[in-house]
Amino acid sequence: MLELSGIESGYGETQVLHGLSLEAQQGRVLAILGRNGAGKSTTLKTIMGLLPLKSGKIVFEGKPIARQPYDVAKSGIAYVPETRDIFPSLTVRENLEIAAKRFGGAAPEWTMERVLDLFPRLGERMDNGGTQLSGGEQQMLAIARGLLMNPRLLILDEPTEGLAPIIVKLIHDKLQDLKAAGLPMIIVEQNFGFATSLADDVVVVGKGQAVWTGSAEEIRADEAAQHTWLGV
Ligand SMILES: Nc1ncnc2c1ncn2[C@@H]1O[C@H](COP(=O)(O)OP(=O)(O)OP(=O)(O)O)[C@@H](O)[C@H]1O
Repeated sequence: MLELSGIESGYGETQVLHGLSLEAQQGRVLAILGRNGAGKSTTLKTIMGLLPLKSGKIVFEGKPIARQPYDVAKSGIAYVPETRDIFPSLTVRENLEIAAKRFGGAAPEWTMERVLDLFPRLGERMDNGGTQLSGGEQQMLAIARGLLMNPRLLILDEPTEGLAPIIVKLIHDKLQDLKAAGLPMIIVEQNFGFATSLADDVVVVGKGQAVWTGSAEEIRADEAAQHTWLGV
């Protein structure tokens, strides 16, 4: 459903992606793995129109992807960045309402009620400000906000970063629920176990290119690939 072919991108004069290709398929979860600085976050930012596409093609559901972040979101891709980017001066309720209002549509699949069913903890924090939340609650809010955009593809950058093991497990279970509900996802993760237990497919990025492609099962069984590409 999302296909990147030969993409080149980076920051100003610094080129980070050198002809990267990958494909995320309908109804499946793709994990993008790789060492620090390999270009994983840069790939996501390029998909989302936050970095210019210098060369190559990105096709979403058969059409070239929009190049402005708002238009990419409108086209059906929700992005939960590493920084989570919730509005710190707004309450949980306000953070959620903004997404619902902007992207909800007439008969949204995801309503406030449905996201609070998924994350009851947020229901207990509705009137708290963004800064009063724990890291785990902020991550839940960032995912909930993404869902209220009613995406056909959900993209997450390092959802477990900085979280305690018990919260990592909770986020894992919630993403598993979303997968079971058929929502396609792309997940960038440093946590190999987390990523490969959720994902169907895996792409390893090294120096701005796809260096390994296969199933999650294959990479879990391939210690040589783990060692070469991930330093596991
Ligand atoms: N804002 C920026 N300006 C210039 N260079 C950057 C910027 N952000 C990242 N880079 C560089 O781009 C390269 C790829 O970074 P990227 O964030 O995509 O890596 P990553 O694979 O996501 O790894 P990490 O897990 O460390 O985030 C790195 O060499 C990094 O130093």
